[in-house]
Amino acid sequence: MRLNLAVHVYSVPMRVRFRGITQRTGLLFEGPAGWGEFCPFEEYDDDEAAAWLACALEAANEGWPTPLRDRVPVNCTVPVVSPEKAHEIVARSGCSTAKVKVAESTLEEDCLRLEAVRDALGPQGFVRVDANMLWDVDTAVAAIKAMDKAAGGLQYVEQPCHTLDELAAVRRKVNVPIAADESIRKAEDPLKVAVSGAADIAVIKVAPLGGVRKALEVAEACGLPCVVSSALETSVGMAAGVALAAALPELDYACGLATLSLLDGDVTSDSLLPKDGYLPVLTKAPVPDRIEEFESPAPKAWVDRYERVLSR
Ligand SMILES: O=C(O)CCC(=O)C1=CC=C[C@@H](O)[C@@H]1C(=O)O
Ligand SMILES: [Mg+2]
Repeated sequence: MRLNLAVHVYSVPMRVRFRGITQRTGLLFEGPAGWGEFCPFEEYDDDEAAAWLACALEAANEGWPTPLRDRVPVNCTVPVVSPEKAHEIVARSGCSTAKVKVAESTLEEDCLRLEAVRDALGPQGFVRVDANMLWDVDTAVAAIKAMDKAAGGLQYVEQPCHTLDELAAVRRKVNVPIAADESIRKAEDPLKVAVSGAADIAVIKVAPLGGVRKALEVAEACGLPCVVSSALETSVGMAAGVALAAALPELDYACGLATLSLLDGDVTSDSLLPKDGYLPVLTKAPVPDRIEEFESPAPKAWVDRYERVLSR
C-alpha cells in the first residue's frame, strides 16, 4: 500500500528469531541531509521512542559529525542456534570477533555453541557473550566460568544481570570483563548512570540514545571504552551507528553493527555488510532504493506512532 505521506513503512523478515522477533518493522523518511530510520521495538512506549525519532531526525535534517576513521571493525552476531549453524555463521562472516547470545537455552547448549564458535574463529579470534539481564548473580558467576572455559577465553560478558549492583557483584567474582548495555540504554538519564564501578566496557546504541551527538556525550560521560552496537536497523539506520563508531575518539573493540545478515533482505541495494570484518563509514545513509519490495502491508500503526512521537 502506498501512503500519501513522505514516510515509508517497511517490514523485513528475520532469518532467525532474534530477541523474540521474526519480522523487523520500522519507518523511513528523507530530509535535507539524507534518509533517517525510526524503528523502536514494539514494546517501547512513546517516551522511549522519542530518542529513536531524534536519531532519525538527526540523520535526515543535520547529518553526522566528522568521522575520525573511514572503516569500523565489527563482530558477527550469533543468535540462539545449533552449534553447526553457529559455526557456519562465524565462518561465513569474515569477522575475527563473534558475539554469542546466551542464557536463553541451557548452559550445556550455550557451551556447545561457544565451542563451535571458537572452532570457527581459531585461537586468535575474540568471543564475547550477551545474557540480556537473564541471570541472577550466582547463576551468572557459575555460567561465566563455564562459558569462559568452553569458549577458550571470553573477551567480555554483556549485561549478565539486571541492576548495576548485580553487575558490580558479578564483576568482583569473575575474571572476565563486564559490559553494560541495558543499564545504559534503559537508564532514566544515560548521561548520569554511574556505570564505572559496575562495568569495564560500555555498549552504546545510537537510536535508543537519541542520535550520534547524544551518544557521543554518553560515551564521554561514562568514561569507559565503548562498543557501538545495532538495534537491528536496516542499512539506513545502521549507517548512523557506523557514524557514531567513526566519531568516537577511541575505538578499541569491534562493534556489533554487522546485523544486516540477521535480516532476510534490505531496503537498499547498498547494504552495509562487512568485508573482511569491517564496515565502511558513509557520510549519509544509503538511499532505500528497494523500499517498494519491503513496503509494509499494514503501515497505519507505524504512521500513527511516528506522528504521535513527532508531535510530543
Ligand atoms: O551487538 C551485536 O552484536 C548485535 C546487536 C544485538 O545484539 C542487539 C540488538 C538489538 C537488541 C538487543 O537485544 C541486542 C543486544 O542486547 O545487544
Ligand atoms: Mg546487549
